[in-house]
Amino acid sequence: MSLLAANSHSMSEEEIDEYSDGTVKLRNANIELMDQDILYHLALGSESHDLHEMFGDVKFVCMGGTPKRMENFAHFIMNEIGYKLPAGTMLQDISEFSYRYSMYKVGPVLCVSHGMGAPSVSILMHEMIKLMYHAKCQEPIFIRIGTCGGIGVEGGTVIITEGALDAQLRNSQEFTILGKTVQRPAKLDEKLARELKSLASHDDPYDTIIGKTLCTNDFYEGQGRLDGAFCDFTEADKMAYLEELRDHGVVNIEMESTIFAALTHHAGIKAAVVCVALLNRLNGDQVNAPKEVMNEWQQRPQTLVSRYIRKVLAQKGQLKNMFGHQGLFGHQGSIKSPRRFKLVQQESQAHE
Ligand SMILES: O=P(O)(O)O[C@@H]1C[C@H](O)[C@@H](CO)O1
Ligand SMILES: O=c1cc[nH]c(=O)[nH]1
Repeated sequence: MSLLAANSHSMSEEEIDEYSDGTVKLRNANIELMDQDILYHLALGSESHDLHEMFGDVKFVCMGGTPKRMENFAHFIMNEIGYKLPAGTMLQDISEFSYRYSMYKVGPVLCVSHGMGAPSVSILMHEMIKLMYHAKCQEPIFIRIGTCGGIGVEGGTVIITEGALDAQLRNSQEFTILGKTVQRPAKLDEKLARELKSLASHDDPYDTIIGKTLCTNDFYEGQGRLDGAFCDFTEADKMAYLEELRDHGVVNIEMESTIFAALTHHAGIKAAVVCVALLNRLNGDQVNAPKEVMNEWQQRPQTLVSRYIRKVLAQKGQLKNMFGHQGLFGHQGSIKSPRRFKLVQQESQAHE
């Protein structure tokens, strides 16, 4: 039993640091005592799959709202790091049969969709953090690649979050646990944010900035939009609110940064949020840029994150070692239990 599991209480941040050997520690002694841990929303399990063999080499966990964005990112990063799939194989959605999230693995990079808003991200984060633990991943870095509304910044601007604020401008995420309210700090890694910023190029035909991000639980009323199904405030109220946000240093609004920051920080995992603005909210509420333009904009955070991943892999001398490889499995890869394997075969046949 690990030091952590031997403790009946939840570990403090200091204790986690003290025992840290680079692997992800769980602040939950129950998991170690369970026969198996089913990561239900990922369609994976600690007994049905060899999670260490499948995911032990993961160094970067990149997340974004939609399955398509993360599939695109998987193909993009594969090319960027020169990763070659085994002959005759193609990228597979590892979590396809959860029908919840999509997950693609490209060597040391996991690309996962998280859906919209805190509840969806929270469920995924619990299971991703446990996945890192079961797989014994060494110092994984989590990066959210998202979209947002800019405040005083034009559509297409890339924004790196330096502080994630909830709708009451607190740098924390509120949880309700056993009916009680708990606040956890929504801390991102400042050094990582600065490093990402340093990778913006003067040749990029767009700005990359760092600033505070407001995280809301809604896209419409919650973000002060006038174009929802309901609106009980005036345009002047809205503009005054956005100006107040700007005075606080807020440069963008999205819906996941505080939960993402709070749960990664609670797990002792370094994390960053990089979003592209789809519009300047000071000019309007509707997201109306042409599809091709928005697709190109959404590539921009991916390009920045790819520069970072390439840089880290190059520093480790691993950029050219991606060929041949271990570590890419479809949903059926490395399944340990024959029963689960049969189930997956049946599911696959049913969907052919
Ligand atoms: O990563 P995505 O593009 O999902 O981030 C933002 C915040 C909400 O999830 C969504 C609202 O359109 O976009
Ligand atoms: O305005 C926006 C655009 C994208 N995502 C958001 O949450 N808000």
